[in-house]
Amino acid sequence: MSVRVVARIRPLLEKELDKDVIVSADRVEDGKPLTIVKIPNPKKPEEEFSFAFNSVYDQSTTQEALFTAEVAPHMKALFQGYDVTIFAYGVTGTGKTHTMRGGLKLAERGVIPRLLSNIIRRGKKITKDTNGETTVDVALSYYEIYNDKVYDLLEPPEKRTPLGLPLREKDGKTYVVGLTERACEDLKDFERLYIEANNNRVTAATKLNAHSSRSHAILRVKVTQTTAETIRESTVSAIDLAGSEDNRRTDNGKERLVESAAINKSLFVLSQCVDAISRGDKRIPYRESKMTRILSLGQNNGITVMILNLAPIRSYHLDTLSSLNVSSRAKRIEVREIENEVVYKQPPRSTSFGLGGNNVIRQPLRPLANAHNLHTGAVLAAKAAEKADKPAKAFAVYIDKKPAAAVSARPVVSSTVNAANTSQLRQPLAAKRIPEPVASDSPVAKPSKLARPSLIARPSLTQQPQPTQEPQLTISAAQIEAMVEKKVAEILASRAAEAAAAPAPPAETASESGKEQISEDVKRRLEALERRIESETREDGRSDGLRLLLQARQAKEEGDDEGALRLYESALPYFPGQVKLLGKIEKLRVKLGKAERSLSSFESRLPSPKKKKAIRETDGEYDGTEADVEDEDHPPKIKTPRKKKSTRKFSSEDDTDQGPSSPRTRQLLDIVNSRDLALIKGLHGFGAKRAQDLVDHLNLREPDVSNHISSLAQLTMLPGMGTRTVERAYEGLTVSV
Ligand SMILES: Nc1ncnc2c1ncn2[C@@H]1O[C@H](COP(=O)(O)OP(=O)(O)OP(=O)(O)O)[C@@H](O)[C@H]1O
Repeated sequence: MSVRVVARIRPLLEKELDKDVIVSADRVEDGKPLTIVKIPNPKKPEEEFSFAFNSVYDQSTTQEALFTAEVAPHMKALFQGYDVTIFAYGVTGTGKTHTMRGGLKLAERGVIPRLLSNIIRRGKKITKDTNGETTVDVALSYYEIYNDKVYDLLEPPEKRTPLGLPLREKDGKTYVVGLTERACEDLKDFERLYIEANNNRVTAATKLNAHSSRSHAILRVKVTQTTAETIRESTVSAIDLAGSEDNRRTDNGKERLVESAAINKSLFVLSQCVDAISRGDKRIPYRESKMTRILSLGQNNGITVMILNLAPIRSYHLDTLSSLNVSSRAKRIEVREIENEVVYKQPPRSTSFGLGGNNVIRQPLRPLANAHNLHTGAVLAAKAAEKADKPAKAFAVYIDKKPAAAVSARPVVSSTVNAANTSQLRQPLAAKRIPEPVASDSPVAKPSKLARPSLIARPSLTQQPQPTQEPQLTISAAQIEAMVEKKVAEILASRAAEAAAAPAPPAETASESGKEQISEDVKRRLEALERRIESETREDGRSDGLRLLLQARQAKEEGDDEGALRLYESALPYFPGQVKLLGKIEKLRVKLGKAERSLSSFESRLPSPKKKKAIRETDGEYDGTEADVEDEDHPPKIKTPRKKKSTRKFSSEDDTDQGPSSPRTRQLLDIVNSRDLALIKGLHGFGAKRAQDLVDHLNLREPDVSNHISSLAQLTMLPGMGTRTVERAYEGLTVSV
């Protein structure tokens, strides 16, 4: 299905004036529902941009109307086993929290309390209608992502560890490891938990909005339907994203700057994911922030509703245009829904593809989850054709000044492209839904036409009347296996055909090809890494090892060296001979006075001078993250000529491994590591392009602490940097120190 993207324009607040209203909702023609958002061109106010959405809700829309139109229709699918994600996106102060959480009064309650109420009511009805044969359990998890770290909101803040909770991928889904789950039997339970959790949420006043929430908050509701023979699980996630904001306008202090950088970065990655998916890119950079990993836009297989919140007034003009632009592109995202399979309490017999050894039977999610990636060739071709007709535009919009026919042309073109992509590229797959036309006829979300529910035998039930509407067939495990194999073969064949049919890349200029080369290398590296992590999370032993490493690192952060040593040693059998790990154990033993061998004897055991050098060069943290997994087999390459060129210049004061760095060095590195374009652009000698290139490069690295730039020497080695540039930026900071 396509991600359903709707826009909601909030009403004016107390101090806002009618004369400042610049955003309005419109329809393609009289009698049609609102599907267009209009906003003037900031450079030519007489001209208006129009953005098309699946639906648009104007200032008068009530909380109930929004819920009934956009969320309630997906509740049936949730109970059929589909995962549902609803998230609010928009600038600070545009009404995301109001939409998701709402007020205390009944009429002001937002999507989340209404959702819970609906689920609990529906669950009770199912139990009643089946005379108690089906029980429905509802459990809540609630967590936030603050400064790119995940914290459990159902636990008191003092229980937080500095690194937060780790994420894992399993069966094509991202999980937060160690998240608390609380049973929720009725609305009272929910309200108690929700209020308690919201008190834990990190909020801080900023000049822009005194109640601005500085973290992304994710409520996950797990619905488990249990019969005598089966268990079916599905989840709905309701996400209130933190708002993006302009640091110059908010007069942010240092702490706020770090928060803003983390928020802006994750929202930037989100927009990059949206772009990559709508372009049909093979690589979606969703791993580059925790928020996008959790959101798994384009990776998850359920139903996604994106609510774009908009403020109607002029002071938000550019921010509004920017979020309109991202969201209207998100509409092109195509994902195939896959419902979560029922789990047999007693399987007919074991199958070779059962995962986890606990009788779980799931569809092979991975290939299907990436079904949208099959678009690449045709999407690019369609885009190229589109480009040939039109000059490039800053915004994917159409302008109202054009005659009526032209006004409606753009959305039609856009939906035709989608439909063409779908039909051309998805033929090998099972029946899919052609995306709705951009200007939908109905303001109400049609419950998407779901991929055919899979029909799985419930042996002891086959002779009984089925409680659900779907027919049930009897299929043996061998038949299921054969079907799965056939489907995978079809997908692989279609991918191969797609690759063969892909048009040859256009000729490049020398500099473009250099840049392409870099990004290709990075892409290859990331893809290899992703593959490894996926396979590793499947290897139970190995992921246990990684978990131990992570715990060890947390213990170390908390100053528990004894515990850290014990955990590192426990991890050693999973990574025998791992040089970096041995190094850590050795260092801790020395520190704790337990060393049988000194560090030098450890160094003498290093397999090669190259690895020896690698240990000194890395920041020494083997924390089980992707970077470390990669490092294990591929120790960092030492680029001798570059190193020589740069370290000499800055080695006296900035090498964090060898001694403390100067305040000026720290200031420069903080700015670089913030990945904040505005801050980096402000560095002496950094033009807009150099700053953008640097941010792009940094964003291609994992947002992990170990990937921070820790020295000026390291900074000089980044593409496009060089000693002279770093020197100028460094010197330019003199006055501010
Ligand atoms: N539809 C609405 N009806 C009435 N008031 C609204 C509506 N939407 C937003 N508001 C009001 O606007 C203000 C800002 O809204 P809100 O706090 O939800 O913004 P936000 O986007 O969540 O901001 P942040 O990103 O800082 O969390 C609040 O006072 C809220 O009550």
